[in-house]
Amino acid sequence: MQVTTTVEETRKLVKNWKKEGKTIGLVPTMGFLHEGHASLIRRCREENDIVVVSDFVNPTQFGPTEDLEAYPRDFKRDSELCESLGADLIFHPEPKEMYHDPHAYVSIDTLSDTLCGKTRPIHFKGVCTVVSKLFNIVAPDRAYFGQKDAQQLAIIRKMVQDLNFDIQIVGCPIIREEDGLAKSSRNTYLSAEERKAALCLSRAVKTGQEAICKGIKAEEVLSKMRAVIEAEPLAKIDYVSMVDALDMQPVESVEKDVLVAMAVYIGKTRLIDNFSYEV
Ligand SMILES: Nc1ncnc2c1ncn2[C@@H]1O[C@H](COP(=O)(O)OP(=O)(O)OP(=O)(O)O)[C@@H](O)[C@H]1O
Ligand SMILES: CC(C)(CO)[C@@H](O)C(=O)[O-]
Ligand code: BAL
Repeated sequence: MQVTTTVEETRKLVKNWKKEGKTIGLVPTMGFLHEGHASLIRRCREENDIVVVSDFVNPTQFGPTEDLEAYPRDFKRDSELCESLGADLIFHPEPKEMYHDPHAYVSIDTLSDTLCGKTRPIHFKGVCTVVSKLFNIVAPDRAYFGQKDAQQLAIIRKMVQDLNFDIQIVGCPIIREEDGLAKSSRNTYLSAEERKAALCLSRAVKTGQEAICKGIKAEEVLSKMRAVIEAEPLAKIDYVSMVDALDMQPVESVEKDVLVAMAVYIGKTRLIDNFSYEV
């Protein structure tokens, strides 16, 4: 497995792989890898000749009061895991390799305004910008994203369609701990007591899945889910919402495919979870 830190050396490798007619799969990550990331890398390994993992804590997707500095990092452990999963390359640039001032940005309207975009107004502009850059640097045939970040996945699909990237976007299911908590790098922030409290997210998902059916009012499903979270003293709801699966706009009843998504503060840690319902 190779490690690159610059755009130039990454492009050189990509050029050679393309010359040899190899297909390239890309797994974008912010590092501190866990089983959720591993599931994306395994799928990428199965479907491509070359597997590239990017490991970059992208500063432009963090708001000024968010956890950019505190975000967990362990590149040695990440590279060992990637190697054991058969990755060919980790692209691990420094922020100064990726950004200079002033810089061009990519943003997607409407889909970025709801759910996480309400609380994190610059977040998806940063995500779209860095993912576009990674797509241009690595030129993958396929790129792999987790359903855990369901709004991100919908936005990337829209970006690829609207900006004519010739890349197949592969969505991968949410990987959970045995007790139901969705795996996330941010779980590491939780104290033992908070870790128990965090189970209210997956409990709310289960409650929502049991309540939802075609034609039901969104509020009936969402109020049951909110009650589960509100019963947990350490939890504070950021949002629990039902949106159209494609445009991420709120719906009042279940008539088309929907995404039911939530963000909840457990102490100071903001966690997300969701489920999709297909009509
Ligand atoms: N539990 C999971 N199941 C499936 N995919 C996941 C899971 N956790 C993360 N991913 C996916 O891995 C990719 C990289 O995510 P990222 O590096 O931000 O990890 P994360 O654990 O989601 O971190 P964070 O704590 O910031 O949410 C994204 O496409 C994300 O959706
Ligand atoms: C897609 C991504 C790697 C862009 O920084 C990030 O948002 C993430 O880890 O989900
Ligand atoms: N997985 C999304 C990365 C973030 O929260 O910034």
